[in-house]
Amino acid sequence: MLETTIAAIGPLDEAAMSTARQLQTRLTKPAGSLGLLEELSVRLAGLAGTCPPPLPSPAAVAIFAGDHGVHAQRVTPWPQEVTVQMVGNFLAGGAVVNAFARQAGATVTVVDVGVATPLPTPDDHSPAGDARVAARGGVSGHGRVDVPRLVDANVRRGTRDMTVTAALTRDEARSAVEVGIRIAGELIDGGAALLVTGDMGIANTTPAAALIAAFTGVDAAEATGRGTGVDDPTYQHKIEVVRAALLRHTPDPTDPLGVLAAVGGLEHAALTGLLLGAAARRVPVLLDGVIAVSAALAAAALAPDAVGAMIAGHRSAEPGATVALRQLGLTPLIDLGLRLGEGTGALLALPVVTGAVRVLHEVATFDSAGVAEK
Ligand SMILES: Cc1cc2ncn([C@H]3O[C@H](COP(=O)(O)O)[C@@H](O)[C@H]3O)c2cc1C
Ligand SMILES: O=C(O)c1cccnc1
Repeated sequence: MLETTIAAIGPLDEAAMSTARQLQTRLTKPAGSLGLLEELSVRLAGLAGTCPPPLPSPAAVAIFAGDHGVHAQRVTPWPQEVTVQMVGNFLAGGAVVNAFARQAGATVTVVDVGVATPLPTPDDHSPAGDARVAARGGVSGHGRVDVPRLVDANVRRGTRDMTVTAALTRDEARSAVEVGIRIAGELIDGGAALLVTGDMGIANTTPAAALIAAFTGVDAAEATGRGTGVDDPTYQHKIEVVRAALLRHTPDPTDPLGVLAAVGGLEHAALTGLLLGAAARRVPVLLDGVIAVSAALAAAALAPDAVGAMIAGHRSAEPGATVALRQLGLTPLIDLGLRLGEGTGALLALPVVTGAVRVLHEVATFDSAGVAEK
């Protein structure tokens, strides 16, 4: 599945991009006045292979949840159980990502790709348990905006501690990537015109930093951030943890699956698959924060043309995100100092993407509107 997906990923369509560029010069506005939106509209035309490209609606957020063996190294102040508890919160509609998804009219799909704690069974009648059970079933198709959906695709109950051994076997990494490819396909088959990346996994900024260092070659200190907000001593320790993992495994960036297995996470690997799956179907994906962009580096290493389907939603406050975006050649649409993850920053950027495309659909030309040119 991974190989056929990679083989299906191709470059942007030059003819559609040139049509979009031409159209931008004829619309009733000074050329270039829509800044980054013009460039984005051209890229989306190239991805769709047609101008104007389809409006990116409806959108679907996929939140991949996983736990991390490296949590044992005290790289985050939060207990690991918060991962499964937040999964319950997503399914009950109570997280920030749910509020922003409702605002954007996007569906929410939560995918357990590597949560350590088993999710509640149908006889769990806690409020979160009830919500999770209600959300089960109907794994394919585009859900209702107000009903988050759970997909049970657990590959392993959390990764191993990457400072001791490889986080995942190669097969586990591949299985998680293929979960992401499958979810992309299901969401697109269900009608989604744009995918949004989401993540949940206590400690997951640590493997994200290791992936960014491995794929870009920057030092651990440049790739590592404070995550949920660790204090100075914990931050210094976190950098040393990332450095130790890189020294132990010396991951080879030309072997992306090997890198994901050595120092990645199950949600990072699944996000890599989501990006590849969307690119293969020529559907755009809005990247959220540092977890998403670390996965984007893996996807770009597997299939360079996959970057054509990626839109950087925002600039996360995590320094590694900026390092990764630079390597990907992507400019974030908004920069609000967010450092939450879940898909929140990407969802806030969705109206910008819609605006960029709507211009090509709706704005009059100088000719049609009878407006004089300079
Ligand atoms: C209540 C809560 C909600 C969250 N939503 C996203 N994250 C974010 O923070 C975590 C990563 O930060 P670190 O590596 O420092 O643990 C991830 O779960 C990420 O999705 C959250 C974290 C918490 C505590
Ligand atoms: O930018 C992110 O994605 C992020 C930052 C801190 C914690 N979790 C996620």
